[in-house]
Amino acid sequence: MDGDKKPWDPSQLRKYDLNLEEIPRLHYKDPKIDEYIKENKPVVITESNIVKPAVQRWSLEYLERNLGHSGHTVFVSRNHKFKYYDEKKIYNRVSNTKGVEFTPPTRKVEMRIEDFMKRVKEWKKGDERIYLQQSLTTTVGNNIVEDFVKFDWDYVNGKQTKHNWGPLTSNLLFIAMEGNQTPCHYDEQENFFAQVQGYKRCILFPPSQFECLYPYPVHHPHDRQSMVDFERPDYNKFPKFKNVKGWEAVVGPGDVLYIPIYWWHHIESLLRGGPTVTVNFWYKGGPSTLEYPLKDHQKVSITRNVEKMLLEVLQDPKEVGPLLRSMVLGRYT
Ligand SMILES: C[C@@H](CC(=O)O)C(=O)C(=O)O
Ligand SMILES: [Zn+2]
Repeated sequence: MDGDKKPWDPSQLRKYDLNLEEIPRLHYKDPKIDEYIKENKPVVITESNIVKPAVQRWSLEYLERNLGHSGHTVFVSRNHKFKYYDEKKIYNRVSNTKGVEFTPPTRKVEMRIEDFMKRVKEWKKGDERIYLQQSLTTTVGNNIVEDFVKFDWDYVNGKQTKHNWGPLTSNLLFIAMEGNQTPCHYDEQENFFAQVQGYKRCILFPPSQFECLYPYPVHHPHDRQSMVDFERPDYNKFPKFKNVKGWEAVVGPGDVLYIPIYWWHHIESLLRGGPTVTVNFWYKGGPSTLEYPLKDHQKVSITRNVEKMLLEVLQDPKEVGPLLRSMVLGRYT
């Protein structure tokens, strides 16, 4: 690519009214990468060999031939949004009642890879969208396993050790249709988000923006997801969303975005960009020593524990809000 010639066009990005800065892009040998990771800040790692065998070989045809013929986990949506929900929270075991009235926005099915690929190829406007999200385990074909073992594990293991992360919990494979969107949420894991085919726009916000992003209550099936619809924000319900300040990067084949634990991220495959392939590396967070001042993500973790404890004691989710309000309003405000 010459100079600034980008392999994608701004018209391929959905329009949001957001104040965004660019996430830095650093060559994988640049020692400044460790400074960003140490400070829990996102950075795009470029030119690495982390998933190089996949970038070289994992075309849709190759994946169809080699991903293995057992069923793969595929989400189906009536629109372009694939908002995650925790099935276990739809029925609230604690209060032994229906925790919340909840209509899942997507459904999860098992699909053979050839059926998935056929539906992607034959998709037309108005059809349901699909999104393959599958853990890379031994059920995949031998060629995929061979490519997987040739990932640059020395590099990622080196970062895991240097930054005292917990164990690698999973590598998920994502095959998305162009325009598919994973709405804004955070995960409780460190994430090396390795882009393999196609381009994805990643919009990130630090944990300190918790108040601007209005996460669902912890007991809600959409726990960890933002309640704000970025395409039609309700500023009456979510006034602080106006003040949100984020970071963004469009990642392409070979780019690896470090998404720090508890950082919010909204991710979408570019419009008219064709299907995309991503592999993520999720690590448990490191040991959380309480050093003061506390880090923002530690405060988020504390709020989660307070909500969980209150629900455990009160049993009924509908009582948590009123108790918190009686504790805070007029006293801590
Ligand atoms: C699923 C992924 C977003 C996407 O690629 O659609 C994500 O949220 C993560 O890797 O934590
Ligand atoms: Zn995520």
